[in-house]
Amino acid sequence: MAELTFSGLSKTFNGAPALRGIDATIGSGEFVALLGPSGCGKTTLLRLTAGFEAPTGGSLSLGGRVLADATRPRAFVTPEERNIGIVFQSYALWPHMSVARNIAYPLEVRKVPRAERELRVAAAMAVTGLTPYAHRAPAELSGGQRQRVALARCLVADPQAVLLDEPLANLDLALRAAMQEAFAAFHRRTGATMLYVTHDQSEALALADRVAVMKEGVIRQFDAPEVLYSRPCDSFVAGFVGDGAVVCVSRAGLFNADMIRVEAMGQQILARAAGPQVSHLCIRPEDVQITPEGPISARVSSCTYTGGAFRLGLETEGETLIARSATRARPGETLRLALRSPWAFRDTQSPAVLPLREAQHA
Ligand SMILES: Nc1ncnc2c1ncn2[C@@H]1O[C@H](COP(=O)(O)OP(=O)(O)OP(=O)(O)O)[C@@H](O)[C@H]1O
Repeated sequence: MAELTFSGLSKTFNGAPALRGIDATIGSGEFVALLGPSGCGKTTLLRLTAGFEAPTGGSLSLGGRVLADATRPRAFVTPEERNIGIVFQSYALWPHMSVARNIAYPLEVRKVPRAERELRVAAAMAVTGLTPYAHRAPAELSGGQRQRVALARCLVADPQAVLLDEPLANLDLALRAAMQEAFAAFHRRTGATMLYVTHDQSEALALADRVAVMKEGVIRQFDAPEVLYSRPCDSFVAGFVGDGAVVCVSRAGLFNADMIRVEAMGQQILARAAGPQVSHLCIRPEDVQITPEGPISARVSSCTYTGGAFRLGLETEGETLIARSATRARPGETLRLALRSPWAFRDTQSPAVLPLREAQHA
């Protein structure tokens, strides 16, 4: 397995930029998800890595070997020479071949001797739980089993990195959950460097060591799932990843080493922050406490049962907050709220707000 590096990687289609200078390193054996809205450039980054496209700017390398460099077109390494495995959404299996034969196919093409081929196919089937289905045709398998054949076929070639392009998009919800576990187990057992494209955030957060959140051809934040959730760097990431609300801050000042005091929604609120230069708050459901002593008044606009708790939509001071409640609330009912350490950040598009002077001496 090997480290995958993007340096200033750009791609333009007919003058329209799809990727704008991607700089990122995916560690050897790391599982990284590319997450973002439709058209943000996820598939383009995967296709450049696979070698189906050439970059218009920058370079990419795998295990220290340059695979493409826009300034040196002759350095371009073709897809067959890259030693990268790819798993597509549409499994791309040979319908007339058995499971075992489909998995063996990349080794047949490479003229690997039969005895070694059989050993490697048996190992790949064992890792993906396909041993009992070795002699079936793809048409006799479920969607999840077919996707595991595609995974085993990619694994058998012993690639340095594995690219997965929305591999679960065609499966129903229950099967997706089971396959997520299969992918996680596959990753634990093989230690493969994996780049996984999805626009399903729960899938990205559940599976990946780190998630690159993309928008308009740029990586906006590249962090562990729990960091993306609890410390988003801008309004886009705060709104795109996880549930909750993003609200404007009018003033801010230091409180102590870890906390700042901000003015938002007509209240002074203690918030977590990287520093006093902030412009917005990200308020997650667990930051909202429903308590009779709370300083904020809110009207219930919606109440949905989500299994184990109710998800409440709450209108306050022109903002919509999301809260979780153990008990049902009636739409139209008024509740009192307190906010517990929401995250404050400075949005890339916004100037930092004015200082809250008295807070600095609190
Ligand atoms: N071959 C192409 N020719 C012209 N434009 C392209 C081509 N491939 C991609 N694009 C454009 O590049 C941008 C990024 O597309 P890309 O497919 O990488 O997005 P994506 O994030 O994978 O989206 P989705 O989630 O919908 O698959 C889009 O504006 C798209 O229209």
